[in-house]
Amino acid sequence: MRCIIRDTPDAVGRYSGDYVAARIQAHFASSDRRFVLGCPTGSTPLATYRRLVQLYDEGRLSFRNVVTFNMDEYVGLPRDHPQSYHSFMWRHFFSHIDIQPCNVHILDGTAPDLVAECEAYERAIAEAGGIDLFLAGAGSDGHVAFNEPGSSLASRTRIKTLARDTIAANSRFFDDDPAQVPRMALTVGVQTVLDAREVVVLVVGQHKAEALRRCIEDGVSHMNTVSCVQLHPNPMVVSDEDAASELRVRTYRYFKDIERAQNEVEEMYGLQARAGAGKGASAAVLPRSGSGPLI
Ligand SMILES: N[C@@H]1[C@@H](O)[C@H](O)[C@@H](COP(=O)(O)O)O[C@@H]1O
Repeated sequence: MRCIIRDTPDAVGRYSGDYVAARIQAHFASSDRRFVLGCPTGSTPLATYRRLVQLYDEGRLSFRNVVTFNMDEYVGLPRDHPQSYHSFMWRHFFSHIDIQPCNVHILDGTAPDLVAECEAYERAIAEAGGIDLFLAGAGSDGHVAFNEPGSSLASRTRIKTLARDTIAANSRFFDDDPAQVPRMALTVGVQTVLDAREVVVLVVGQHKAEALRRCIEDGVSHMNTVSCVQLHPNPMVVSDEDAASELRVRTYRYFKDIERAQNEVEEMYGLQARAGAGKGASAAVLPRSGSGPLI
C-alpha cells in the first residue's frame, strides 16, 4: 500500500486530481477502451474534482471517453433534490467537464424495484469492462461508500440502512436536522470496490485520524470497511497531515520513505509516463505508474 501524505486538503485534492488525470491519460495512450472511473461524494473529494475541472479547463484533460459509476445514493430522494448525490455530482463535477451524460451512472434511489436497480448496476459495471480506478472517501467511523460498520466484506451493490453516526454526520447537509436524512441508501459493496483495478482512498481532517489509523495499522475489519483496501493488490491512500496524525511515527516515516524512494526510482527508470498521447487527452500532468516496484 502507498499512503501519500500532504499538508492540506487542497494539496490532497491536487495530488489525487493529478493522479487520476495521469491514469486516464496513461490508459488512453495504450487502449481504445473507455476509462471507467468510480466516483465518491462528500466534502473530501471536492478538491479533487476542482483539480480535474481545472485540468479540463486548461485543455489538458478530456472526459469524452470516460465512463463513471458513483458509489451510492440515498433511497427516496429524487434526482433533482439538492442533496441527492445525483445533484451533487452534476453541481460539482459533471456539468463542468465534457463527459457524455450517457456515460454517467448513478444509482436511482427512487427506482420502483431497488433490488433490481442494484443488480442492474453491477451488470452495468461488468458490461463497461469493470472499474479502472475507484476513487473513494471514508466516513469518520471508517465506512467506505455506505458500507457501514458490520457490512460484509464480500458485499455487492445493495440497499443499506444507514448507521446513526452517518445520519448525524450527514445531517449538516439537511439543515442540521437528522430527521431529514434518509434512513437508507443504495451503495456499491465492499467487493464492488475491491474489484476495481485500482483503488484510491482520500482521507482528510482530524476527525478521520482514528479511522485512517485503523485502516492502515489494524487488520482488515468489517467494522471499518475502508480497511478492505488492505486486500487490494493496488491501493493508495492520500491523506492530509491532520488525518495522518494518529499514525505511529514509524508508520508515518515509512510512508514518507516509500514516496521518496518511489520518486527516485521513477526518475531513474523514466517510469513517469510522458504526457499524453491519446484520444481526448492532451496533457502534461504528472502521470505515475499505477503500481511501481516499491508499492
Ligand atoms: N456515502 C458517503 C461516503 O462515500 C463518504 O466517503 C462519506 C464521508 O464524507 P465526507 O467526505 O463529507 O467526510 O460520506 C458519506 O457517507
